[in-house]
Amino acid sequence: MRNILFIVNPIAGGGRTKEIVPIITERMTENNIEYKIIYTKRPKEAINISEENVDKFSVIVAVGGDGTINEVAKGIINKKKGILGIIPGGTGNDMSKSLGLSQNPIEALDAIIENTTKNIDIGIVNGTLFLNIASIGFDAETVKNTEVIKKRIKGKIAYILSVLITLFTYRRRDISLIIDGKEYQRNFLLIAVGNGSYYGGGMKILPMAEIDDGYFHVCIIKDIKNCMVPFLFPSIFKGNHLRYSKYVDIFKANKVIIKNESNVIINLDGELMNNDKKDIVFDFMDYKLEVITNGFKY
Ligand SMILES: Nc1ncnc2c1ncn2[C@@H]1O[C@H](COP(=O)(O)OP(=O)(O)OP(=O)(O)O)[C@@H](O)[C@H]1O
Repeated sequence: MRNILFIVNPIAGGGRTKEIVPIITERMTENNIEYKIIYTKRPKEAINISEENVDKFSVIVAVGGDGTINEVAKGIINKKKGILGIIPGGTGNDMSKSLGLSQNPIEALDAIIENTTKNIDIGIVNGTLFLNIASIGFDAETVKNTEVIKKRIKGKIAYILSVLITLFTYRRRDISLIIDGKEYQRNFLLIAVGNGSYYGGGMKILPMAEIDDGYFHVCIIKDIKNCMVPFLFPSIFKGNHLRYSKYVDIFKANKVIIKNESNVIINLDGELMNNDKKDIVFDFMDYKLEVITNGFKY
């Protein structure tokens, strides 16, 4: 019989996940589905909870944002077994947008009850897995600055301040990339490599990406002065930036190497990782992750 485990991050989305729990209880009872709810008590705990329960439940649902989804997915991927469900309850929810899931918790629950699944690609960057988008440059620096500012100032203002500081301090540099064996030189502002389309709280940086097509999609923002960034960025929210070909390059590839970028911060699905290797190598895992989708493009 089908049974479902809901792993709820109580602090995701500023606590809005707690409001989703009564909806889960009601819908599961109505549909006569066996279920259990576990709240996470600390960061990273969802990895173990998920790993320990893949044998006991048909579906493990992450109730939270991108951080919670990644942790639950890691548990499933570690065991190479199980199905991931998602009820978006975070702040940015980029992964669920990339999957085309409804942002409405009731509709997301309906999709879980219907149980239509997709096998999605799992990216690996220098040995660490990611599901959605990995990036370096201006955006990773902005995330880093936001984390520092957030210790003193809360809310959206921290993010706005961080963008402004990054605009004044960020220095573009030349870079060498190998994309499916062919070498390119670019003076770049940012490079995003991913399976999904959305990052940074709803920016459609890789509009052509398909989460299950077996390819990385790559966007390089290049040769642009920092003062022009505020004019280009609004177009990224709609995915219209591709029309500015003077500043934007797009590639589709199986393997990407960014050369000589040690000690660089990588933004991996919204979490920062410091690269201690010489190059940054993007690859795929052989295993694919089975995820519940609702077939409805966000
Ligand atoms: N009980 C807890 N107390 C503190 N932190 C927790 C707890 N449970 C989980 N976490 C951590 O909370 C972090 C943020 O969670 P998550 O990313 O899901 O929400 P969000 O930041 O609101 O959403 P998004 O990433 O989509 O913007 C995760 O890194 C997770 O490890």
